[in-house]
Amino acid sequence: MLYQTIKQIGELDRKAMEEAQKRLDSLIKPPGSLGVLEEIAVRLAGITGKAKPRVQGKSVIVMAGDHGVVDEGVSVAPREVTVQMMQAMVNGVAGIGVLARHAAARLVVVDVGVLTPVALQGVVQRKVRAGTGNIAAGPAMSRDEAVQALEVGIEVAQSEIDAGSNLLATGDMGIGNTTPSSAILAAFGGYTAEEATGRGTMVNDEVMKLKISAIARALAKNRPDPEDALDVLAKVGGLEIAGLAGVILGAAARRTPVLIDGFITTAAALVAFKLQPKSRQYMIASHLSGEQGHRLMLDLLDLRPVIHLQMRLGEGTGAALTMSLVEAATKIMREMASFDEAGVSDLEEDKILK
Ligand SMILES: Cc1cc2ncn([C@H]3O[C@H](COP(=O)(O)O)[C@@H](O)[C@H]3O)c2cc1C
Ligand SMILES: O=C(O)c1cccnc1
Repeated sequence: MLYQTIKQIGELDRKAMEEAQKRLDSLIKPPGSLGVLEEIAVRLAGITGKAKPRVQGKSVIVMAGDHGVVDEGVSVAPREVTVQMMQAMVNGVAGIGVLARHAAARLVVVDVGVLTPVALQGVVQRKVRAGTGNIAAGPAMSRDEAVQALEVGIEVAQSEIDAGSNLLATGDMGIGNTTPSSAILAAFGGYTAEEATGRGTMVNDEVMKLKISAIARALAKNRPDPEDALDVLAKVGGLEIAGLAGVILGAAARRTPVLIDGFITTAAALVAFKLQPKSRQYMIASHLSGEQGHRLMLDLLDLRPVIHLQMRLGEGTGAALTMSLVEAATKIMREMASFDEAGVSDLEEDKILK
């Protein structure tokens, strides 16, 4: 199913993009004056194949998993916070609970690999295994488990699309997950552990040293092959990161735009990109996280973040906030009038900067 999905991902629809650009240039405004909103509108046309797409339904998909590497003391939070935060999410009181509601988006919280066996009401149960192995000492998971977690993401994304959502946002929950995300960045980008590591939940200098050491050992011990995305994911990744890469591939295969959030979801985006380079075109980078290394990831993907709010929470919060901007871009296309339609005098072509 994974390979079939990867094969389904096609190129953007250039004709629809040209049509959208032409329409944008005819609207009552100086050329290009809506900036990044115009870029989003053109890309949405390419993704959907429609010059004037309409956002019909929005879903934020949060993938949750636990991490064996927390044993190395890499986070400020104890590991039980993962499941406690999932409860807060379904109760609507976590950051993403508030911002998904603000965006009028459905919030889907998926257990793809948390440690605790308890079933939380309102959480989608798709556990592949109860937490990863400690990457500083061995692989996070088997290749087969990585594929299973990717397929969970594909299925959840596509069931949201089948239920009427045509704009998806990615979110993560998993104490310790900035550590595997940094390891993924180091593996794909050829960075050292120091260059790829940030402070996550704001760890102090002492913990930062432990974190860098754990990442350096994870790379030395596992020797992930950057030419083999599944190898990197299985050896130094995480179950929620795999699930999120699946969400992105599942969206791309169904020609649906997918918003990338912060450091962890962008690590997943790197995996999706390495599995299928064409998937990149379906991603919208929502924001630039305060986490060191996020820009390096976005550079590897050649994606430009829409908003800069110095957020570094994860959970899909930046992606959820950007949903309304994507929706605004579609409204510009559908509701703004052209010079002709509004009876506004044409611009003087010979005076426009070319
Ligand atoms: C209360 C709380 C709520 C969160 N919501 C998201 N994260 C974020 O922080 C974690 C990653 O940081 P690290 O690698 O340093 O553990 C992830 O769970 C991420 O979603 C949270 C972290 C905490 C403590
Ligand atoms: O950028 C993020 O998503 C992030 C950064 C730090 C901790 N948790 C999430």
